[in-house]
Amino acid sequence: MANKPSSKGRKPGNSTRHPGAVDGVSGRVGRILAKANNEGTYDTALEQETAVLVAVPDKRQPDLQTQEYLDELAFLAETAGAKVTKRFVQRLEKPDIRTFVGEGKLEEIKAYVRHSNASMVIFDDDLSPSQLRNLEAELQVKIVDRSLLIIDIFASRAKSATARTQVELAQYQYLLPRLTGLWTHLSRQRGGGVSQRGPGETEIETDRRVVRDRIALLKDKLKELDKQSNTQRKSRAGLVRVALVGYTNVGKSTIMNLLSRSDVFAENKLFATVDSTVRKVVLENTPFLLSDTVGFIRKLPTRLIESFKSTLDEIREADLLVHVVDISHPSFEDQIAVVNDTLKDIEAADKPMLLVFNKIDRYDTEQEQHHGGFEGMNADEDVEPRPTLEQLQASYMAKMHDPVIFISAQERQNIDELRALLVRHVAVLQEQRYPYQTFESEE
Ligand SMILES: Nc1nc2c(ncn2[C@@H]2O[C@H](COP(=O)(O)OP(=O)(O)OP(=O)(O)O)[C@@H](O)[C@H]2O)c(=O)[nH]1
Ligand SMILES: [Mg+2]
Repeated sequence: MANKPSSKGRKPGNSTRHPGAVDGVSGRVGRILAKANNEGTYDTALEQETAVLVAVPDKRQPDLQTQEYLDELAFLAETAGAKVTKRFVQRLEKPDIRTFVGEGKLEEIKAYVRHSNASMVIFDDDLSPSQLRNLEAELQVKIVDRSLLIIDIFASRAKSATARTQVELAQYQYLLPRLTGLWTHLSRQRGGGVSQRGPGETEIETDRRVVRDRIALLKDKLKELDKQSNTQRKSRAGLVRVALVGYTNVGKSTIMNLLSRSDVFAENKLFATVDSTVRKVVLENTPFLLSDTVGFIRKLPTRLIESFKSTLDEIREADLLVHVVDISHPSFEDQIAVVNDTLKDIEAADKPMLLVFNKIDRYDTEQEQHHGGFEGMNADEDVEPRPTLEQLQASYMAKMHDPVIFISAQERQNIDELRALLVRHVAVLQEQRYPYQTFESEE
């Protein structure tokens, strides 16, 4: 992987304080969301811990795809600060209703966890509250599902008041249906034995009420913040708005920095950007607003999408989308589909779009290496040879409805063409939207 050691003053493992923790409940929130510390806040989760990954693909999913999905999960775990030591895969028609994996596989995982002292088990799907509870009882380590892992990364990245409030909302929404499991966990810790119902429905009800109140409060706060940013947006009226969208880690922030000469945090980790940034850019006397937005990912938790409404408004309100694709990624076509589906979900799919295939410098020369397979993987599975970049360009140019361009943001290849393409499209939109405006005074 091309690595950009760009820390920009950001220390790894900065501890994230829980914004506005609710006394009493917050400690318990902390337990399921991350490591609680003594102050009733909690540290960025999963730091320097070792993790075991578990995936339950259906029987039709090719091994190679399973491996790519696990690579992504491992990348997420590493981004959160955990070291992955083992991967377990079990093919099932559908996950076990009680423990997600079958009995035999669970025993295998249990043996490994004991033997290796792994500190958590990460599942590539979301677990139901009862699966979470059962797995925790069986494996006796922290159980993390995909949503929690992503929310956790967001929590460590969010900087602005809006992003932090959005993350907190997502955390509480994740927690609400899982309070029962949490309580059972606590009762076991107190030596009360594992009872199916936990320490008492009244206590759970009280906690649920506190969490619900907190959710309502956070929603109000977001509305208030939204009003403020609406006022801000009005002051930027009259300019065409362009949003960079795409899968996580494809190079959106790098392109933002190139085009706006700004200094947005970009690095080879998932979800480097959680806050959206808007910059006024002037290219060839054509001014427009460019925003860098949070990346999308496969199985992005719906709750997170809902909580991130204000951030996603930046995309919804754009006049033009610049969809950035990492062409060097083995699953880039899947990623395009995930982004298009997510755009549909947030009702932003029918906007004019430019497709920017980025990282052409890494295509061909540096094929994605798989970091680790899993037991039972079919190593001989046929892999189609990848087309050359020229073939790929020709076929995409022909088949896409939207204008397409191939660049390397890192190596500055085709950036002038990208600028020219943008200017052309922005000028047309400017004419449509604000026909009477001139920008002679723009530098
Ligand atoms: N080889 C290569 N690497 C690139 C290129 N463009 C960006 N990168 C690297 O890809 C990684 C991700 O870049 P970002 O700009 O942070 O990506 P992003 O889409 O903003 O990612 P998120 O904010 O996490 O969604 C960084 O390590 C960049 O240096 C490119 O053209 N070629
Ligand atoms: Mg970014």
